[in-house]
Amino acid sequence: MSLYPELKGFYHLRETIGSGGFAKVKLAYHALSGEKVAIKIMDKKTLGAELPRVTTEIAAMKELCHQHICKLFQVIETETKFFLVLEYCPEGELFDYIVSKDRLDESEAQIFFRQIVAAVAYIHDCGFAHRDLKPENLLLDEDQNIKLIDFGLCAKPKGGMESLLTTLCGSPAYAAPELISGKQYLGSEVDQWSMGVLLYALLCGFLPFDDESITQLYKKIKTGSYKFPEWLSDGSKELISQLLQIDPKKRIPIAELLKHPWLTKNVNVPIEWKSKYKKSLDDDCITELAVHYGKTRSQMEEEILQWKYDYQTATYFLLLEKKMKGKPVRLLCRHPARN
Ligand SMILES: O=C(Nc1ccc2c(c1)CCNCC2)c1ccc(-c2cn[nH]c2)cc1OCc1ccccc1
Repeated sequence: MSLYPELKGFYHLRETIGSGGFAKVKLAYHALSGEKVAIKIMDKKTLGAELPRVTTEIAAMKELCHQHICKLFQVIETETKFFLVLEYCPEGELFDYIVSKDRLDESEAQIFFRQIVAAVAYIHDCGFAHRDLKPENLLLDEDQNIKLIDFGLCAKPKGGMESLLTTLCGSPAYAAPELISGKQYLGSEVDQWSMGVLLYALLCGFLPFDDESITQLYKKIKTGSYKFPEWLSDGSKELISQLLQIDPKKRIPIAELLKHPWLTKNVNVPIEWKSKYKKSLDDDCITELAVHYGKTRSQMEEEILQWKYDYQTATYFLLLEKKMKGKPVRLLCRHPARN
């Protein structure tokens, strides 16, 4: 008897690949395309007060479609559970990768950080602030590309990215001074600070601000007291210090960051931060879906454009994934679905 009857026939469940506080992540195969996915399973009772984080995360992920953001394919909600069908990221957390290598050399850190800046520039352009940027929330796909996750704390300020927030959230070691002082802050500016902490962690293998006592930690953050290890280059120290500015207005804005010399050296092109996903629907995917479901192309387009994040949405996105990976845009069975 299947433990999750809601998935039966649609996904073939495999091993649990991670279980955190409120969620269990299982590897699965999407039956129609054969593609691997990760399914994040959350029990509403266990979530309790955290339940709003899930609705925030789902709403945000439905609006975000980017090569460096973990894609949401389908949402299944029952009276007791949420199932989020997500992009498969088999190289795990960036955090574990840094730990496994002690610290990254400049060229590798630059590659990762360019992708992180692209993802953050995109979510800010969409009007979101992540507010919990840290290596645990950066996964790696099979090609070691960065995939940003966990939009449970993200904010989409009503009055746009220029309006102030007050909620204290995120992980202390990555939190900006104005955030831990309980002052009003701009989401984009706290993300800039967190990126500074992230870049430091990539290049050093440890955190700029760390202390067993939370009050000592807060003091170090508020006074911006951190040291550079001797192996850091002048370029990387200069960039980190431009992000770890106590005064949020002095932090380097994202637009400057995209063409910062340390991020463009040896690459000589500014960071392409815009989404590589086209706005319009992909014809090959629509055709394959229409054949499978025995519908006309225009009927299929109309259904997909409702973005219901049901099994059809997931099948569309996974066909698109196949196409982007140079695989044939084919479903495993082509006969029209028996209703
Ligand atoms: O596909 C995901 N994870 C994942 C898949 C396969 C493998 C690994 C990891 C590493 C462990 N060895 C087995 C290979 C995967 C995808 C999305 C999300 C996700 C998206 N929003 N929220 C969560 C979480 C995911 O995982 C969490 C995780 C599990 C074990 C360790 C590291 C990370």
